[in-house]
Amino acid sequence: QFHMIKHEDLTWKESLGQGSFTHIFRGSKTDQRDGVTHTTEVLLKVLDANHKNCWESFFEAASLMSQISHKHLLLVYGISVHKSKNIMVQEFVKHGALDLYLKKSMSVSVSWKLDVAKQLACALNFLEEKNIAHGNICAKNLLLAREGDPSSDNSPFIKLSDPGTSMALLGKDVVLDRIPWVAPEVLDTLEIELECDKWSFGTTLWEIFNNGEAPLQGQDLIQKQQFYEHFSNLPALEWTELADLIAQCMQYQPELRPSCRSIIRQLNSLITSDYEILHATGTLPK
Ligand SMILES: Nc1cnc(-c2cc(N)nc3[nH]ccc23)cn1
Repeated sequence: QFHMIKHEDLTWKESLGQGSFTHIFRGSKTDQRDGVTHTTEVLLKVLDANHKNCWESFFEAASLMSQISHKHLLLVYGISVHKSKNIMVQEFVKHGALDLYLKKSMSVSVSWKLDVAKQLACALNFLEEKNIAHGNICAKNLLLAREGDPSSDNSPFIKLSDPGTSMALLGKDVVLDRIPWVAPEVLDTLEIELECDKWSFGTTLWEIFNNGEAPLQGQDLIQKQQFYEHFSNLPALEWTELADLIAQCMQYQPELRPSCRSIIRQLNSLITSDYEILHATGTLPK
């Protein structure tokens, strides 16, 4: 269920950092199509050699992304296995992770943020319709393909990255460190269901409207675990309708969380709300 890419068709460029058990590099791949050589910019995600036992989960995450295609899901070109290296070859998304982008550019508008939130909700709705749970929704896994700028009024465009190594194979501490993105019920079951993505969507909304600031920033694993044990909630945003949507998504009882359709409907009403118009135009509608 994978396109296998020959190692000699890959060119390695600079390191771009690391994820859970992975290192990522900028690179390019060449392929021959009807006798013409095409060179494509790619992101190379390498599984740590000392986590080889995760390779099937590593590729399972990639295969999830390559079995379905959607404009807001990251494109995975294939995999390359060379000596002891397991490599996932992904499309290169120009502006990188949304959390870093939001921290850098404090000037994005409310409508920009709502647009990004709606794109993520559409990607989740698509996955929900296929009964596929992602399991790692967060601003770090939202990649910005187009910045969109207020002047020429063109809008941002995001792509949801692959979920990475599955929760079941991550150490307990890695899972605890994902509080408050990981849904509370996952800590017991390590099973990812559709409702888990709704919880993480709420946390990601909170990140987007807090300019990429990580919730529970700097809290240690004990404090993070207690956050769930005390059924705590994230500090509410001042925009109450948005804070309500986040609270609906981040309900401790999974069955009470809203469907994607409801999330999209509520985002649409926020987009046309007075608060948005006030922020966009500086005046309230008559
Ligand atoms: N599939 C992906 C994933 N990450 C990027 C990316 C882009 C960028 N400008 N800086 C980065 N720094 C780290 C990663 C990254 C690109 N494509």
